[in-house]
Amino acid sequence: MVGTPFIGEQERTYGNEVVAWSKGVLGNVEKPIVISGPSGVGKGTLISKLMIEFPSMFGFSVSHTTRAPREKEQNGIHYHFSDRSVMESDIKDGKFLEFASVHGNLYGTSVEAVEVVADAGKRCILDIDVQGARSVRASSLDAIFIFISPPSFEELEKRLRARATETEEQIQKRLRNARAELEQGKSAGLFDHILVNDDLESCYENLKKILGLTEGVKTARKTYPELVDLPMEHSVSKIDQKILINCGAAEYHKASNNMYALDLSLLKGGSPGRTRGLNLYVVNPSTDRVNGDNQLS
Ligand SMILES: Nc1nc2c(ncn2[C@@H]2O[C@H](COP(=O)(O)OP(=O)(O)O)[C@@H](O)[C@H]2O)c(=O)[nH]1
Ligand SMILES: Nc1ncnc2c1ncn2[C@@H]1O[C@H](COP(=O)(O)OP(=O)(O)O)[C@@H](O)[C@H]1O
Repeated sequence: MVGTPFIGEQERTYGNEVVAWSKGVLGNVEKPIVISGPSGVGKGTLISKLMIEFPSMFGFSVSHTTRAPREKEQNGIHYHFSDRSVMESDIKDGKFLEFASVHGNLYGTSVEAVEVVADAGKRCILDIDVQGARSVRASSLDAIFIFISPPSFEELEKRLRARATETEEQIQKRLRNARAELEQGKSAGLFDHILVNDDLESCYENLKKILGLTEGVKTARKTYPELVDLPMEHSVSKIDQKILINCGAAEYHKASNNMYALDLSLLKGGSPGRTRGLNLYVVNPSTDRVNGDNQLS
């Protein structure tokens, strides 16, 4: 199906057709979150609860798919609904981070879908199947992998039917695939966390705990200044890939907005034909680290 030199090499090495493949993306925001689980388990419901409660913190990676839109789905918001030929050609051109064939349709995460979220300074959430999770796990994208499991197979079937978005034939296909997905969800080393979505509210609370979303986190976000008015007196230093501009060394422990960081690391990477921006943010000396070890104080 896909024929780049890289894919050809992988097919020769493994002696198999390549059906899922992943390309790495660089970024410095908090780790993306990969959410997988069988159809009807409640992935979309949990993700939308997160996005509603923390609108400025999370961004959804809008996948491409060849499946037809459901009644309430909007192009560009829930999915980029695509022609198979266009999607296959974009995959060949290296525009996808990963892709997989799921329930008879092609689904994929474009490099751009993840970058758009990272460039907005938000933490990316990917709702992808287990094959996609495996591809991302094998890529350079360092993510947290969460598998959502139903309390029972019967309950999964009940939810899928109650959602009433698929034909009987499609429901049967999703249920057949669910058995395999539930098995694969247990694969050693693939998922960091398995959450059982029995009671929705308890499951959501557990999801927030995994993501470190305790009370008060909503307000503890970095601020992104649009314009920085530098005073005559300021000093500039460089640590790793960050340029630090200190506008008042003597007082910077008291005021939180007189030290800025220009992060150069995002200048590399990015999808073909797209340049990523320079990240500028206000440093909070009591909480921010400029590299893995050094506290800024
Ligand atoms: N690999 C991969 N899977 C995806 C992607 N987007 C969605 N999926 C998965 O495709 C499956 C079917 O999704 P969908 O048609 O929306 O149906 P639903 O799971 O019943 O809501 C789900 O397991 C999704 O997690 C993607 O970009 N890549
Ligand atoms: N914990 C839960 N208990 C009962 N129903 C749920 C629960 N979580 C989700 N649902 C319902 O199950 C159906 C499938 O959920 P959805 O989020 O669309 O699943 P997925 O995105 O995994 O396919 C929806 O109608 C949703 O309202």
